[in-house]
Amino acid sequence: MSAASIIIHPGAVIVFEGLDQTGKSTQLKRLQAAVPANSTVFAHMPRGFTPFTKQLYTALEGEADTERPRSGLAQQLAHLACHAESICHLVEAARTQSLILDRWWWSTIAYGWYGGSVEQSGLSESSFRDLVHTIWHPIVPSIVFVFLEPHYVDDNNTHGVKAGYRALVDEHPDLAVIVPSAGEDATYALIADALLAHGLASIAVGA
Ligand SMILES: Cc1cn([C@H]2C[C@H](O)[C@@H](COP(=O)(O)O)O2)c(=O)[nH]c1=O
Repeated sequence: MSAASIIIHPGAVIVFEGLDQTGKSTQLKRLQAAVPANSTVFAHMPRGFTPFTKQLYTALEGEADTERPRSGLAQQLAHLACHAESICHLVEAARTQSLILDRWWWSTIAYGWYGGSVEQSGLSESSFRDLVHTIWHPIVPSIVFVFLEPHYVDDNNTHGVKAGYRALVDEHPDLAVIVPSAGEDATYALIADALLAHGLASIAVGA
């Protein structure tokens, strides 16, 4: 398929989720290059859209340990603050264009709950999930691509987080497409084929 060859249908909400260092960003860049400019909103959810959400991301990704929050609950609440701040923008994008999310609430549950740090704070799973659901319920995805095979070692990829993603996939078998370990081109072909097969995208005329 040549560059600028896919049209994502208006209203489609496509999510990329999974462990760190699994090739999500590479595939998102390829997809971005394949869709017409300004037809689809691409959102990296840890970063959001505004100076406030971008500052939150910078704070969470601080170079030194001392710059980052020590509390796992604080860390996830900061992520959720970014999500809450972004949700109107996401709803508008899904309503008027199409939307591709680089992470959404599965990251919060997988890293925060299944990673164990939120549970340590004493908050119950149901209260945490209620909060997450309250923020995210206006966004209904069409498909969630789940990347679970890291190419490099990353300390964030604990056993609990991976198990969490598997639990989320089991909870939502209708939405989740697990991306198998494969080369960059084969992975891109799998994603493009899944979008076409689910009726979420078409090949651009003349591509
Ligand atoms: C969106 C989100 C990301 N994360 C984690 C996943 C990654 O390890 C890290 C940064 O994400 P990134 O690799 O997409 O920049 O933040 C959470 O812990 N909770 C969340 O809600």
